Amino acid sequence: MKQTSKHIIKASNLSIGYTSKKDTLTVARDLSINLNAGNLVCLLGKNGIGKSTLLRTLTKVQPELNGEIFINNSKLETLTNNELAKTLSLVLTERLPDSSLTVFELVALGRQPFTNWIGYLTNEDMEIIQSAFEKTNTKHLMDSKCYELSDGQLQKVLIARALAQNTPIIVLDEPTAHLDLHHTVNTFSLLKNLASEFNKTIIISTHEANLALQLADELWLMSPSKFVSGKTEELIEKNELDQLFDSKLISFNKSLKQFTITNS
Ligand SMILES: Nc1ncnc2c1ncn2[C@@H]1O[C@H](COP(=O)(O)OP(=O)(O)OP(=O)(O)O)[C@@H](O)[C@H]1O
Repeated sequence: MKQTSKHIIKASNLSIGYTSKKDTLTVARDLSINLNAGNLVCLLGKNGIGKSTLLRTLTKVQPELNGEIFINNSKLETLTNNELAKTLSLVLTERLPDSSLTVFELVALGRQPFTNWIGYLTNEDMEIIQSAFEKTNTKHLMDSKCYELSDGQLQKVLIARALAQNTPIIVLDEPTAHLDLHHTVNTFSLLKNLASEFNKTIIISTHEANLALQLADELWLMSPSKFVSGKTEELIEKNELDQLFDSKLISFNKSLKQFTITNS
């Protein structure tokens, strides 16, 4: 099923959650998404609110409970695995199983949707892989074994693999979860640059709310009562950030455009 829309990701009346034989857990309902290409989106919300569930649903890792999702005007459920792998790449934070793959081999796996059945890499594949190493500044790690990498290095290498996959959409679930401040800012800047310079559509779930406020083009805010999305400035103007954490300890400071600790 095809739609004609300018939005690279579109969802309406979307409900997400989990079904078991016994019952259904609805994590969030009636979500509406209209995302333009080339934007860096940060998905914010407190622990357990449903960020991973939403990203897993948008990437077809799990089915939606209700509603429709369109990626590049095609209904998500009609896309084959190969079509999907050419459209979006997913970067998860879990450590790889103790893998003796080299970093080069891991990044080259990003070309899998495009290679033939023996996985032969063409000159074009090699150029795309080289460019992925250059953009992420990870060339020096090429010959290392994946198990030798620090969390920060692994995160960059996983972004390189997503770039080797060369998809218009990259989805990252908490990409900076284990990183220090320097590497967190570095990763956000890299993703921002990929969106603005290479027109990638990048969606990140994160707890780095203050960084997201500074760098994201668009925010998706999940709270128990609602889901809102929009340009960062517009959401600030509409006071949408006030309800995000429902906490007496932190509040949103509109003039600073940052969350601050509440004075007791
Ligand atoms: N496989 C699963 N089966 C059933 N319920 C699940 C499953 N995975 C997550 N949940 C539940 O869904 C809800 C949303 O979880 P989710 O992991 O999406 O939250 P999150 O916003 O990503 O949290 P965090 O910021 O802590 O990573 C939680 O109540 C969680 O317990």
